Amino acid sequence: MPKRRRPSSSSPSGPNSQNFLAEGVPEVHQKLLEHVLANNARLSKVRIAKLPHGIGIVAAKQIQKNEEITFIPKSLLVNLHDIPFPNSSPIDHPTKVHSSLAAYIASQFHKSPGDNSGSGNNNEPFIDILPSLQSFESSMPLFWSDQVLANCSPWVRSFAVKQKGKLEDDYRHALEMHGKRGVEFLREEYEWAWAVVNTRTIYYRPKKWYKIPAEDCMTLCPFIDYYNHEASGDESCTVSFSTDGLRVTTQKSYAAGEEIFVTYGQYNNDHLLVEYGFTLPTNPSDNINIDHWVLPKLSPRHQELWKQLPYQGECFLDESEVCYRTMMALRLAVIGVHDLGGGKRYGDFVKLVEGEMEEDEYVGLYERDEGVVRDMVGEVAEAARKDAEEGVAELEKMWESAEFWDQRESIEAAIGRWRQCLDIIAKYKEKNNN
Ligand SMILES: C[S@@+](CC[C@H](N)C(=O)[O-])C[C@H]1O[C@@H](n2cnc3c(N)ncnc32)[C@H](O)[C@@H]1O
Repeated sequence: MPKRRRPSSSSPSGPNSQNFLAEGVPEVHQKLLEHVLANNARLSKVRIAKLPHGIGIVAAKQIQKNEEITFIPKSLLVNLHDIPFPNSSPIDHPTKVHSSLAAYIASQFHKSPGDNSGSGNNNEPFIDILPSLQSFESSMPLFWSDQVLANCSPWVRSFAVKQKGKLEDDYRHALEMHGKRGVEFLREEYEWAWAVVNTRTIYYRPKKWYKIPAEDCMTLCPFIDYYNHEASGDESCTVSFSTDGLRVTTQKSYAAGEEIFVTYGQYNNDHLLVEYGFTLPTNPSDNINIDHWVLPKLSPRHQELWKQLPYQGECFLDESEVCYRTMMALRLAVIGVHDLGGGKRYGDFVKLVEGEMEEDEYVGLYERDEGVVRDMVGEVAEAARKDAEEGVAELEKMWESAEFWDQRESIEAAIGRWRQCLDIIAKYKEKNNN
């Protein structure tokens, strides 16, 4: 059964929502504040603020380490257990949580679309504070045109294409599961809601969800979804859940006015761009996926063997080095086709893979091949650099062209990401003299 929520009106004796709003924040956020405060949320020493990168949370006064600064009770969470929606329980449909949650948000919006200005009277006040579809369209590669994506990095392009496919599947599922049962939403509303779920859900696994796969354990959480991301997980606030709700706790002290962050995970900027529609100017976890330039160095036979090795996953280059997986792929690539599958040369490689030979010993034995591997790493970095330069040049031409004026924001974001990649490659090359 859906939880009963108290109507959103501020109580004269309760906390004053104005205290939790910094100057210049649009009024629509006050309604959300009133709603959460009227429903037993605890907010301590925090304010919603308008920041250069959107809405976020700042310290209203000095805050100490290990303080609870936000608690949102379970009754305010928006997830498939608690919404008044037919056939939506993740227990019944464990793999389609994203799809059904998006259908719910879209249907709520559909009841009273408005313009996200707070004029809507749908029954989820948090819907009115959500970013517009237009802001998702310019920031999330999933919505970028094929021409822009064609000039993005191969990883961004392929991940965005995968997301388009998932959105399509989820939309079909939502129509089948909910649309046919009278739940109403338009395609455009569904796309917006899908992006909302993608960028704002939080991991949530209460006891009764024990059968649900971890990747499907998600909830929307009014107010906590105002917190922006920072990379340094050790210092950013923790978000924890219990049977009674979700809470945010500090891990360091804050001065008044300072922005308070949580961390969405240790992601590189490609991942942040595709999943959340932004990149960090400084990101210690940043690197470039270089599969596109590494894997063609392996012949079809090498690739067959590569797939059997315990190095599945992706190859990366950061400011200092390429990952061990890249080294192993290229070490395999330099073994002649005739030596593959048996004999001492391949046997030693397998020993290295299985940890029966130290890397130093292997490098000593196959010094000449290691030289070739190093050259190949240099070629990979150079090929990535050239593609990045070409991508930037093409995108800059598009930016100038009247044909793409309505896509300038996405073009700028794509150029920005390529420039970060060029910076990483330049630093890598300088450190490694290649
Ligand atoms: C959970 S919401 C955070 C609140 C959001 N800023 C807002 O205006 O409602 C996640 C979204 O905030 C933005 N965001 C989060 N962290 C950011 C950061 N460090 N820099 C820029 N944008 C960020 C991205 O658009 C992301 O998809």
